[in-house]
Amino acid sequence: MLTVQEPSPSATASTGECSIVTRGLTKRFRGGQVAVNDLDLAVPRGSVFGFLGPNGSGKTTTIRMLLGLAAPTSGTWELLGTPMPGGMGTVLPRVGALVEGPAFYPYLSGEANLRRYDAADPAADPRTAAARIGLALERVGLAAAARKRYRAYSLGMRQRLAIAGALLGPRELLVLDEPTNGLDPQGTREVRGLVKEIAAEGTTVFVSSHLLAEVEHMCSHIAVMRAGRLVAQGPIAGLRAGEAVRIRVETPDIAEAAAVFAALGLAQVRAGDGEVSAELGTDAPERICAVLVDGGVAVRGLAVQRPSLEDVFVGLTGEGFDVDG
Ligand SMILES: Nc1ncnc2c1ncn2[C@@H]1O[C@H](COP(=O)(O)OP(=O)(O)OP(=O)(O)O)[C@@H](O)[C@H]1O
Repeated sequence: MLTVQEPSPSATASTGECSIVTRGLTKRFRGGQVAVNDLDLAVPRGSVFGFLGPNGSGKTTTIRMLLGLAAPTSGTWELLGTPMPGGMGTVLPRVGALVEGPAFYPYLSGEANLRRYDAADPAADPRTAAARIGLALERVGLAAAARKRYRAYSLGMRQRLAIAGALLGPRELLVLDEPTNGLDPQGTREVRGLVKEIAAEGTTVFVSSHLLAEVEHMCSHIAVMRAGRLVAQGPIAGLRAGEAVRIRVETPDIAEAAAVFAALGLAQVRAGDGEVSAELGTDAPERICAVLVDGGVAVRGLAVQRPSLEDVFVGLTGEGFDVDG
């Protein structure tokens, strides 16, 4: 398992500065299947933490254990610095969660749906319900559409309402299980933007996804699961740092370009169909371009590529990120 240290002082974060910590968390189902295997997570306070893995890799099972919805077979965990499950009663009111989204009534407005949802929470004071609901709707950008019927909501609005349900009350930690699953691109953008806003207000967000690209755009940190085991965890920037930036030239003169790259001492030269790429190293791209042109290489295009999370994942596991598990 690859663990990346934070580059900043916050990196040396002790577990007391984490919103979620698990140690050896394991879930073996009755049939013998180990869905989560010896999981050590450390989710820094204030992070947007992407919990990534293909379908069936153990994300939902982990989230259900964290929230006390499923009992671990072994291991321990803490939420907001408090050992669980003993601290559930005091900690869970400070944690918002969206797991297998709430069922809303199509013929009721968003606001009326939230009222029903809020009323089902025995810990919620009915006298302050209106203020709580108003604030939650405002936070997810649905104040103007509060009186609209749920069935008239777009997919993105529906999911934002579900998140509003998780935000009824001040939350220090928000846990979202695949919040963009089944959304159209517009809805996905809305939810992504909302997650960033919630995080900017200081709430730690733990969000699971099977989509690498999505997490890349939303999260400061990630953990990658594969078949119940953690294969990597750390700040995204730190994970990326392990992968080299590459320079890629589009040209019909493949052999010549590859020879120039080799002569410049660039590592990992790869010649493909109409293009040659290599690790950029410390050379300036403009200098490499000048040497290519001087060497008679017809440069049709030149690009410097930062490694994507997909590259990092391939580098870590030696295989692609298969969303179908
Ligand atoms: N109640 C259960 N009994 C037996 N096996 C289960 C149960 N719940 C989940 N599993 C199995 O545990 C493994 C992990 O499932 P889990 O739902 O946690 O994965 P996931 O990463 O959340 O995937 P998805 O994105 O598809 O929900 C899967 O192989 C699943 O079939």
